[in-house]
Amino acid sequence: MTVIVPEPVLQVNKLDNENVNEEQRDLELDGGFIIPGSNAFGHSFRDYEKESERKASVEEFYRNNHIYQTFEFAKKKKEEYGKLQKAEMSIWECCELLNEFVDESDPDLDEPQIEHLLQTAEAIRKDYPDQEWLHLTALIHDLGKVMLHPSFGAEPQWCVVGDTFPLGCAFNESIVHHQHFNENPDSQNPKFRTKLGIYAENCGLDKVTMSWGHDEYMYLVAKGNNTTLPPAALFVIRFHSFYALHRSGAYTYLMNDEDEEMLKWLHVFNKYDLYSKSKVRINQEEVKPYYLSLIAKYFPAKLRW
Ligand SMILES: O[C@H]1[C@H](O)[C@@H](O)[C@H](O)[C@@H](O)[C@H]1O
Ligand SMILES: [Fe+2]
Ligand SMILES: [Fe+2]
Repeated sequence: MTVIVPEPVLQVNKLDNENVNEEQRDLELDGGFIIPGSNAFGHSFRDYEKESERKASVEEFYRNNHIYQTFEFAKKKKEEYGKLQKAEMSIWECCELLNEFVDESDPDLDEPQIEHLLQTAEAIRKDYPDQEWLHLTALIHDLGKVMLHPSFGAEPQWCVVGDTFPLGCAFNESIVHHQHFNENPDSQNPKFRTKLGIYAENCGLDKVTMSWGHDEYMYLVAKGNNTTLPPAALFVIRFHSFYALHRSGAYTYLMNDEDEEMLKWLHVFNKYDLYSKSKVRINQEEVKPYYLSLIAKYFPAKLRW
C-alpha cells in the first residue's frame, strides 16, 4: 500500500505575518521551546571543554574520528553499506538492538540509545502533536548506530557516532576538537585544502560527501526501503549531526535553495534531539503501540539494512 504524504509546511499560526520581527517569528516557530539550563550532569549542553566524567573519553573519541575519517574512507563505507545487505529486520527490532549501546561521543548522555530515541520522540510529540511524521523521524533518527552491533561487524565508535562534517574541502574551525584534523591525511591534500575543495558553490548538500556515520546510513536505509516519509524527514535524518552547519552556520555556501528550506525543520528537530537528553526514562511498553502504528504507515514490515 502506498501512502501519499504531503510535504509538511512550517506554519506561523498565531502571529500575524506582516507585523512581527524576525526574533518573534523564530520564537513562534520554536513552539515557545524553553532551553533547559543544564544537562543530566549539571553542566551546559555540548560543552566539550568542561571538566566532567566524560570529557577525556569524548576527546579521545574525536581524536580518532578526525584522524580516520577521510574522503576515501567515507566513500568506501557508503558504497559498502549502501548495498543494504547487512541484515533484515523491522524498525522496532532495530530500536531494541540499540538497548546495549552508549554513545562515546556524547558529553550530555550516558543512557542506552533506545532511551534517547524515545525521549526525543516523546518531547517533539508533546510540542508538535499533529506532525506525526516528525515523531517517527525522531524515533528513527539515530538507528544507524546499529553499525556498532556485532552483526554489522561491530564498527568502532569513531565510524558511527559524533558530529559529521564535509570531506573533500577544508575542515571548518567551528567543528568540535578541530585541532585533531592536523593528523588527518586529507589536511595535506592540496585538492581538499581550500574552502570549496572539490565542490562548486551552492552545489547542494546532496552532492557533498560527509564523514561516514549513523546519519548517512539511516538516510540510505530509509530511502532504499521506499519510506513514505516526506523529504524534510530524510534531510533531518541525514544532516542532524552536521552541527557546524545547523549550529555554527559554517559551510552554507554548499547549500542550494532546497537545502535552505529543509534547514528550518532541522533547527526545530535539533532542539528536541539535544535538549531532551535526561535521566528521566520513558515507559517503553506504554508508548510502543503508538510508534508501531506510525512505523506501519511509513515503512514496510521488514527492511533491508
Ligand atoms: O554525540 C552526539 C551523538 O553521536 C549524536 O547522535 C549525533 O547526532 C551528534 O552529532 C553527536 O554530537
Ligand atoms: Fe545522532
Ligand atoms: Fe540523537
